Amino acid sequence: MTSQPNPEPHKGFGDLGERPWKAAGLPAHPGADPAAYGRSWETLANALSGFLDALAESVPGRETVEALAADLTTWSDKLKPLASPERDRVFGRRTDLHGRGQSMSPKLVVIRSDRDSVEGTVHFGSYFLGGNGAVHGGAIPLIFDEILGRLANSADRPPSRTAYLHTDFRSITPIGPDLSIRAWFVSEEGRKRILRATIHHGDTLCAEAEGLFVALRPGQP
Ligand SMILES: CCCCC/C=C\C/C=C\C/C=C\C/C=C\CCCC(=O)SCCNC(=O)CCNC(=O)[C@H](O)C(C)(C)COP(=O)(O)OP(=O)(O)OC[C@H]1O[C@@H](n2cnc3c(N)ncnc32)[C@H](O)[C@@H]1OP(=O)(O)O
Repeated sequence: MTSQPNPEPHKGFGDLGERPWKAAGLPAHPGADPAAYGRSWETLANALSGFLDALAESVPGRETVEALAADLTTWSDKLKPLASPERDRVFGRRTDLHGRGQSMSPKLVVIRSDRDSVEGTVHFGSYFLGGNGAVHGGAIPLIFDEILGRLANSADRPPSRTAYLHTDFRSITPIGPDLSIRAWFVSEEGRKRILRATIHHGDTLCAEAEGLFVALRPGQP
């Protein structure tokens, strides 16, 4: 599942508003076509997530462990000279892709969105295992911060940061199946935006969250 390409780019969600990088277009290698580069980057992010799941599930022999460590070090050494300032980076900054081109949190596949709400699916691979088939209790707030943060900063809203994120774990969140995820605005007053979100497995409520997002003042990091 994690290796499937993005079925269609989504619109109107996760746009963090005017940013220096946004004004200049979506981040891409200089000279590259941003759309084609985004597709390639998504393939890479899916491959990386698939690798982490496969690694988490497998028990390779010692030789394989050592060969893998050597291969990964070779790639790190190739990438290090290409390090770029945060504003130019691609990882996590392609809000036109469902997973933002990152592997830190599971990919959020957006099915429907408007100015005040968003619905989609999320699937936690084995990389996010806590124990006994249940997702790690830290990975659940991670996806809540992802969906709430992107919605809180969507449309024409100025950027905000999470001030609190309260999560209730109502039943185990299973590793493997597609889960439904939903987020919506509760209120928006001055700089304060309160949003809620839920994760369901079928009809079962797995977890729910409330977040306060506070709009940043000019110059606030
Ligand atoms: C997000 C911008 C970053 C830009 C990134 C650019 C590109 C990236 C591209 C793509 C990324 C795509 C998606 C990202 C996905 C998710 C994003 C998630 C966002 C985060 O994950 S971000 C990290 C975690 N986050 C922090 O690192 C915040 C640390 N913190 C602070 O930076 C300050 O703390 C701040 C700014 C929050 C407030 O500080 P402040 O000084 O500006 O304002 P102040 O304290 O006066 O609060 C104003 C009113 O909020 C009330 N209030 C405040 N805190 C409260 C609390 N905890 N409980 C109850 N009420 C609270 C006060 O009581 C007052 O209320 P009232 O006005 O009624 O009195």
